[in-house]
Amino acid sequence: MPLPDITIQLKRLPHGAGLPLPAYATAHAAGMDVVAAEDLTLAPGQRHAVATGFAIAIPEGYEVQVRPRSGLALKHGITCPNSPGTIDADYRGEVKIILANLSSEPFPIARGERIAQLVPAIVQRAAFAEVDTLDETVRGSGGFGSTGR
Ligand SMILES: O=c1ccn([C@H]2C[C@H](O)[C@@H](COP(=O)(O)OP(=O)(O)OP(=O)(O)O)O2)c(=O)[nH]1
Ligand SMILES: [Mg+2]
Repeated sequence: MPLPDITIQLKRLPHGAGLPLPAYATAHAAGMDVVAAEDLTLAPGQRHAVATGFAIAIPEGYEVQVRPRSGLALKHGITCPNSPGTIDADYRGEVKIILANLSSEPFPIARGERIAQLVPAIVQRAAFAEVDTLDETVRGSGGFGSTGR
């Protein structure tokens, strides 16, 4: 059974007037598609923090992850270089979508176009307990391909 929806307060900013709110495109979509609040063209290799026109207050104990859209990534090389982006529960600034153009063609983005998706997630916080020795394991310090390709 799915967990019940959490409620995320959303404040529309002046330049977000008239834009659709982030929304699920299908019945069981994991991500809410979010649209650009500005027109721009991303040159090859360029990065830009794209305005969304809103700020949010996420309930304590949750975050919102910003993930790329696979169609934009596959067809146009448009991705989020910080993926998954992290929106903290205590952030009150404008949500921005960091996009990078990995292709060799300029990519125009129109205000209102869906550019990424937002996925709310439960946050597990932790504290470190500093110790002198760690327990031994079969893996030990092997990593970074130690088990082969
Ligand atoms: O794709 C993103 C990633 C982050 N943020 C905002 C919300 C987040 O809460 C804040 C800080 O993000 P992060 O912790 O990833 O960046 P930082 O470089 O560590 O900045 P800070 O020192 O402000 O935490 O920036 C966005 O709007 N979009
Ligand atoms: Mg940070």
